[in-house]
Amino acid sequence: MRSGGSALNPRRWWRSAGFAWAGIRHVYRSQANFRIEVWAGVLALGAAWGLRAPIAPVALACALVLSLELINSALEAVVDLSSPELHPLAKIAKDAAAGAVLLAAIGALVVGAAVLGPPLWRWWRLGAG
Ligand SMILES: Nc1ncnc2c1ncn2[C@@H]1O[C@H](COP(=O)(O)OP(=O)(O)OP(=O)(O)O)[C@@H](O)[C@H]1O
Repeated sequence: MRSGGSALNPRRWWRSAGFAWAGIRHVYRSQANFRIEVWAGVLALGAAWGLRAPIAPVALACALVLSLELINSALEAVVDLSSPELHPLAKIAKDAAAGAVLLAAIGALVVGAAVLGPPLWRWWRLGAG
């Protein structure tokens, strides 16, 4: 439901942010994959901070994976609503959205390895030697 008014109206902005937060909470509660991705992201950001590695690429990779997982959940809900019966197009929609999450997760692993790998290796060698 849409209502009129300026997008710069703070009360309206808070209301929209509340709806967005409710969506994130729902997906966090209902999707185990999203919970794993959230905590993997927290771990990666903590590691970047602790190792004094660049945080921005890690944060961007985490945001991409989590955002696509949210869109994947939204699309699953829309497909289940519009096509409760099995349908080849419903399968294409769900599988393509899941593929987007998978690609982003692989990209995030590459970013994590490239950004955190070298400082982690130095830290480990210092500890070992
Ligand atoms: N309405 C449908 N019509 C055809 N295929 C479907 C439909 N719903 C799901 N599928 C397919 O069945 C397989 C499993 O779907 P499901 O939604 O259980 O996937 P999942 O990855 O286990 O999702 P979830 O996040 O709910 O655990 C996928 O290949 C999906 O595309």
